[in-house]
Amino acid sequence: MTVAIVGVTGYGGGELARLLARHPGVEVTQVISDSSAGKPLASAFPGLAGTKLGALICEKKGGEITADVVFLAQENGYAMTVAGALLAAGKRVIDLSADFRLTDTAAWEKFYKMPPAAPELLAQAVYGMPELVGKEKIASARLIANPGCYVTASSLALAPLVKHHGLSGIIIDAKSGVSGAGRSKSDTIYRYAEMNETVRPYAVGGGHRHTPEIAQNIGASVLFTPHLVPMTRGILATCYGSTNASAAELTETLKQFYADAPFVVVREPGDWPSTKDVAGSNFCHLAVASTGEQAIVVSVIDNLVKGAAGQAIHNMNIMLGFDETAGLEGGGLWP
Ligand SMILES: NC(=O)C1=CN([C@@H]2O[C@H](COP(=O)(O)OP(=O)(O)OC[C@H]3O[C@@H](n4cnc5c(N)ncnc54)[C@H](OP(=O)(O)O)[C@@H]3O)[C@@H](O)[C@H]2O)C=CC1
Ligand SMILES: CC(=O)N[C@@H](CCC(=O)OP(=O)(O)O)C(=O)O
Repeated sequence: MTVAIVGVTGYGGGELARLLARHPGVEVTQVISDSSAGKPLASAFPGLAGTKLGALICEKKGGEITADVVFLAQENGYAMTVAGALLAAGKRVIDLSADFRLTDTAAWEKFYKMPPAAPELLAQAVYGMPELVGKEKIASARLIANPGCYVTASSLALAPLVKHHGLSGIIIDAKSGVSGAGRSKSDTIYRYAEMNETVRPYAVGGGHRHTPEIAQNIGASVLFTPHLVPMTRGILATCYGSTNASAAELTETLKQFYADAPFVVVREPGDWPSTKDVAGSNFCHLAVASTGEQAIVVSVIDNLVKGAAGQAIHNMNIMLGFDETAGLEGGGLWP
């Protein structure tokens, strides 16, 4: 099986390249990038210098895509313009952007401020969170809407507790490393001098575009506040909600819910996860506390792996009938 990565020089595209280089069942044959067209991939990612993939020459967008599977790693609004032709040409398409994630087009227009994807594409898209959606649905998909990074951390923490304990009044306080903003951002807040040694909330008051996506996944409304923290990778979401279930009961619910999920680790109350525990890996770690009235769930992921490229490869593995963990085995970086 051959793979193309479109928009390969962004952080999401680069992480796809890094992980797919060691995948046993697929070969990356096309790396597509406007900003690096004609140059070897290693010119955008020095860490790939000396590798076969690093020597692959980037192609300009708009040419023929010969690969069987196409990962789209572009800004929102791009995938909806090219996915139809790729699907018509028989490709499997996995989109890292938000274009096909929301089923509610009014919510899309409100939060993304652009017209939604065509209805026939939205109808075909399968939301690619295997733990919540089920592997059967993903296995038969041709177009995958890969979830958002904050959304992945929050939904994995909350969906089982809403379903089995009626968790309500949910508040999510989440922190993200700066790679979550992407490589192309030029705003001054992402400069070292303005980002280092400070923590910044943003989209306070429920305005972040991941709010409706989390609500869609867990079946409950949420108040979500993201924060930018001075680290490269990682998301930590501390999620609060009302229930009188004990920490032991909530932990057991999570363990049962994720019994067959190879990338979710449920830790014991008190064994609090940190972002370093999952850096570079496709794992999500969860742990719960309870006051008897409120549950507190802490969830950590690497935004570029479980929050983007790793989850996309997990979806590809299920679509193509590979072992779910192919190319994603092993832990992350430590320290
Ligand atoms: N970053 C994250 O943690 C996550 C990202 N996503 C989604 O994945 C998609 C891609 O995101 P991400 O990779 O972070 O975005 P980036 O901003 O890193 O890259 C977006 C595009 O910009 C181009 N680009 C690369 N470097 C630069 C540069 N220095 N200046 C200007 N343009 C550049 C690339 O296109 P080209 O190669 O053609 O030049 C690339 O595809 C988005 O839809 C995003 O929402 C989803 C979950 C998490
Ligand atoms: C730290 C940071 O800025 N994070 C990004 C979210 C990550 C992302 O790219 O999510 P989508 O794929 O849904 O766009 C943000 O808050 O806009």
